[in-house]
Amino acid sequence: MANGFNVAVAGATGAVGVEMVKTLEKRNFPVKNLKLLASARSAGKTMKFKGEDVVIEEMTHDSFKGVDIALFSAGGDISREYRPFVVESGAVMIDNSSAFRMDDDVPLVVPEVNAEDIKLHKGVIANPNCTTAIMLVAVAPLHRAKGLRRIVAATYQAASGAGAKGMHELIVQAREVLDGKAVNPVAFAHQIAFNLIPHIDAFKENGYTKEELKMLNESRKMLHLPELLVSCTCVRIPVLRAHSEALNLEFENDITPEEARAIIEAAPGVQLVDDPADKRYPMPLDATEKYDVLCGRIRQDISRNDKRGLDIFVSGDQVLKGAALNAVQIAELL
Ligand SMILES: NC(=O)C1=CN([C@@H]2O[C@H](COP(=O)(O)OP(=O)(O)OC[C@H]3O[C@@H](n4cnc5c(N)ncnc54)[C@H](OP(=O)(O)O)[C@@H]3O)[C@@H](O)[C@H]2O)C=CC1
Ligand SMILES: N[C@@H](CC(=O)OP(=O)(O)O)C(=O)O
Repeated sequence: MANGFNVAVAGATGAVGVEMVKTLEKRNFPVKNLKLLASARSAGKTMKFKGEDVVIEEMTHDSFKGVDIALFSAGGDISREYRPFVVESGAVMIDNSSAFRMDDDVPLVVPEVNAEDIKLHKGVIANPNCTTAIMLVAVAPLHRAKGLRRIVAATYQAASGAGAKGMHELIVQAREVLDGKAVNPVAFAHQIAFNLIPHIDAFKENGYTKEELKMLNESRKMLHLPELLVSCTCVRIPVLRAHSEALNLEFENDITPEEARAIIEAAPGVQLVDDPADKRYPMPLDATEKYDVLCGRIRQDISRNDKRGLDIFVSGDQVLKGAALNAVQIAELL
């Protein structure tokens, strides 16, 4: 579009929405007009975009008239309610929630992994689960070179995965614990400060959580690998922002750590940080506010008698690459 796009951000005041607005600005996305939408609680407040105050509006079914691209980040129920109104208005909906990710008519996209799927959209494109997005930015180039068969993962997920309220709870609770006060967990099932919680999203009958099953199902869909094997344990840790993951990978073909490092170095969206002798490896503090996922601790899996197994460690800012940045990158490719 010659003069740029009319863009709406639904959930503009949230952990992801705020970063969407910043990312549109930082990447100089061609915005003709920006509409910031949130609940009635935020209506009338302002947010800065390119130095200007933009007034936040209460989102209604009529909010999308004249909008070209709607970046949605206000929760799955809201995405479900608004989808028909967005699509009817002619806007493309790029949705961060889990509402439509596994629908056959909705491409699920990380641009570095499966940008070609964007063109299949029928009005809605889904952004994957943040943990899955970070993993696949590093794993997809290895898969393209060597054929991925199986992933065994343990995650270390930041409080920001539970939104603005999750980050707030960690900060407040850390102070309460240090001051010897009683804590009152709300965003998390238990005290998160000075603790970790191996429970993210609801448990299913097989003992896995929904978060863990997203790693399986969403990876299969984006890599177009219906037989891919994935087992995962997702853990919430008292880090403010940026998720990390320990990944054990099995391939169809031999792969050495040297080959893997060369592949990662050449891949888009991922930065090799792998010099243990110099104490350089991915860490969430280093990944925070970075667009690239950090990948390191690359080593041959010594539990096998062949060279088809690797262990790697990744850290990525899940509010950015797992959500806001990914959505803006998709918009750039429309
Ligand atoms: N946090 C993360 O890392 C990731 C989040 N996501 C997904 O993104 C979505 C948002 O997450 P997050 O930013 O963390 O959540 P937050 O709780 O931080 O923000 C929620 C946003 O939704 C808005 N909202 C709530 N109710 C309404 C309503 N009735 N009408 C309009 N807007 C409303 C809020 O507005 P107000 O301030 O006015 O209440 C706020 O802007 C979720 O679906 C989440 O699963 C996906 C990947 C990663
Ligand atoms: N579940 C992620 C964040 C998230 O919102 O995921 P999803 O979009 O799949 O519900 C976390 O808590 O770290």
